[in-house]
Amino acid sequence: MSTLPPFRLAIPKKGRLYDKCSKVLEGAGLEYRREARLDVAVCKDLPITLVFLPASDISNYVGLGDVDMGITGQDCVAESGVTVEEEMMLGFGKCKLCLQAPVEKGWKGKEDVQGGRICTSFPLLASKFFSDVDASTGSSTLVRYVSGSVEAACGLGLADAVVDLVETGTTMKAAGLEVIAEVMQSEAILISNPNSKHKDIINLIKKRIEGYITATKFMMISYNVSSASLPFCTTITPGKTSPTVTKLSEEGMYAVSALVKRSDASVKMDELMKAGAKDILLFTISNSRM
Ligand SMILES: Nc1ncnc2c1ncn2[C@@H]1O[C@H](COP(=O)(O)OP(=O)(O)OP(=O)(O)O)[C@@H](O)[C@H]1O
Ligand SMILES: O=P(O)(O)OC[C@H]1O[C@H](OP(=O)(O)OP(=O)(O)O)[C@H](O)[C@@H]1O
Repeated sequence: MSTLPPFRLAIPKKGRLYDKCSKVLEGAGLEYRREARLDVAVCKDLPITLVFLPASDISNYVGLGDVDMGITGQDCVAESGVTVEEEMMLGFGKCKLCLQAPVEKGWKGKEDVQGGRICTSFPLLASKFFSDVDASTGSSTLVRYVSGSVEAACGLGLADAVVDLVETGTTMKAAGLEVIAEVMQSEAILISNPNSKHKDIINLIKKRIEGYITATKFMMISYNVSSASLPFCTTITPGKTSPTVTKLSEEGMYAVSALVKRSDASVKMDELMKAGAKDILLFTISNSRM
């Protein structure tokens, strides 16, 4: 009888996605103890081995089947060029991969850079991005790989332009660069190997992470309200299916609880107070199954 290999889940070992991924694991109830300097940890209650890898390598491991599931950026998935199952967008790690050039050049698009030298940590995507203008001119744009501090390449004379990530734009501006074209948008994504034998664990992790992500988007609001104000207040907080309304022992008074979007919660509280609700409380939800 053959036994299945252990289920492996990869998350970035450092960098921009690390903290958020740790929170996702905690929110999904995947408890583990990681020894100092070790990049492998075993989950406490589930048959899952966690592996901590560079974000840029995760897609390759998942695509080739050495790892069953992983969290990384869409940019890394696209750059790896492998086929993975895209399970779920995670809503964090949002940024744009952009062609950037020194402000003083005044370049307006990739045609202005064509035939020049590009530095990037995304050589495959950068080369693809230039393939149409290269083909139309018959000359090639030189794409060179650098592993980090990409924004320094123009100032150091190594490149005419760079293809690098932009979130707030702070790094780019500090280096005297500006966006001249967008290559792709990216955010963190949960991926799996299409041929993994562990479909049951993949679905379990997906459900748990989905529950956690949904929970972080919503909050529970509760308040007390008179029968006169109840109808209007429940239009402010209609909930997901409907609000829970409970009669209080005080005559003509009701307690209401309902789900609200985290982004709307403060406005809803203001509106409820104006509409006559009292004892308005807001609660964080730690996980959910909707
Ligand atoms: N400024 C940013 N804002 C949001 N997401 C980002 C940002 N920079 C990177 N990311 C996302 O995080 C992924 C990993 O990037 P990061 O620079 O953290 O990787 P790293 O090179 O492994 O870490 P480090 O920079 O610490 O060496 C990127 O591929 C992208 O999806
Ligand atoms: O638009 P911003 O908010 O400034 O973010 C963009 C920067 O963030 C990332 O680098 P990171 O700081 O992770 O370091 P790295 O250059 O070593 O990859 C990315 O490579 C950019 O340089």
